[in-house]
Amino acid sequence: MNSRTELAPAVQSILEAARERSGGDGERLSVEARSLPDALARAEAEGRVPIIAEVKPTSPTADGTRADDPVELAEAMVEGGAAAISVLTEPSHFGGSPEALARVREAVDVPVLRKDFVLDEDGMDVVEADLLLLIARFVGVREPSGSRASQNPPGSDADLEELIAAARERGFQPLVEVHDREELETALEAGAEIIGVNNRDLARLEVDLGTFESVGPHARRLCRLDESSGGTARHAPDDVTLIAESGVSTPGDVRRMREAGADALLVGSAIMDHGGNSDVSENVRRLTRATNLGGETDHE
Ligand SMILES: O=C(O)c1ccccc1NCC(=O)[C@H](O)[C@H](O)COP(=O)(O)O
Repeated sequence: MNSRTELAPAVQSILEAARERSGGDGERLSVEARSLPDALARAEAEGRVPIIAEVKPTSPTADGTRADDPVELAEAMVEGGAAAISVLTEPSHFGGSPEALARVREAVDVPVLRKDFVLDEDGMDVVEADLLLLIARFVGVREPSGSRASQNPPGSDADLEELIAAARERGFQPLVEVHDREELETALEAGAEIIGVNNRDLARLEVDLGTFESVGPHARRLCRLDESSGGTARHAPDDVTLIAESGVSTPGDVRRMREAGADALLVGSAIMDHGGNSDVSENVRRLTRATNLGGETDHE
């Protein structure tokens, strides 16, 4: 076991549940996605920090459960200035459902991310969404020879490049989540254009904003390197949309992630306020205004 293979018991349980869940009804989905980069640019143009606000009823690290109607939560988040919405659809550890996401997407006009643990192509054909999460740690990679890499996670039949292609064929924008520089390089090689760097480690579930500070700027460097080598040294896009995920709770955290190069921030717990039931609209607004606050402290 090392920090890359060690998984917290809650994460192992989430993965087992994901393997047991069936995919869709066999019909391949075809989605007309709302563009995330466009939504982020709109927020920027209107002077808001681009926040992807997460409808997250509960989680293994949450203080409790928030049973509010997901549509009311999502509408309030958009009213507070959220550029996009993320909906947890995992049922047994996060209290989510594909039905909740379908209702949310019907009700709001911003892009909606399906946040779940999709391990294969079948798992994609469950519900329409604008973005689909793929977690690099949980899917395999292929050797240059075409054979499956020996370090692939047990039980993963699919490989990241194939899953990215399969998601795009359905019309989804794949958001590839990474936890370190090695996974980032794998994601770029596999053709990811939207990358989420998760500050929550999967071994202890602790959050450290230093993760994004280490991985985010490395992504920009690799893209520049590729451009200056005429695209021959490695396959990286000209640029990527970089999202800082997890552990962001104060305007100071927002500023810190933006200074490290985050195009957007994915925030769940601080907005949902599981223990306190505060106004999610106001919680989003406070974060979208973070860079306009001048000398304001984190204790407002
Ligand atoms: O949030 C958890 O407790 C958790 C535990 C185990 C695996 C994943 C988990 N969270 C998934 C996420 O990525 C977050 O919901 C998302 O990034 C928002 O994080 P936060 O703002 O810290 O709620």
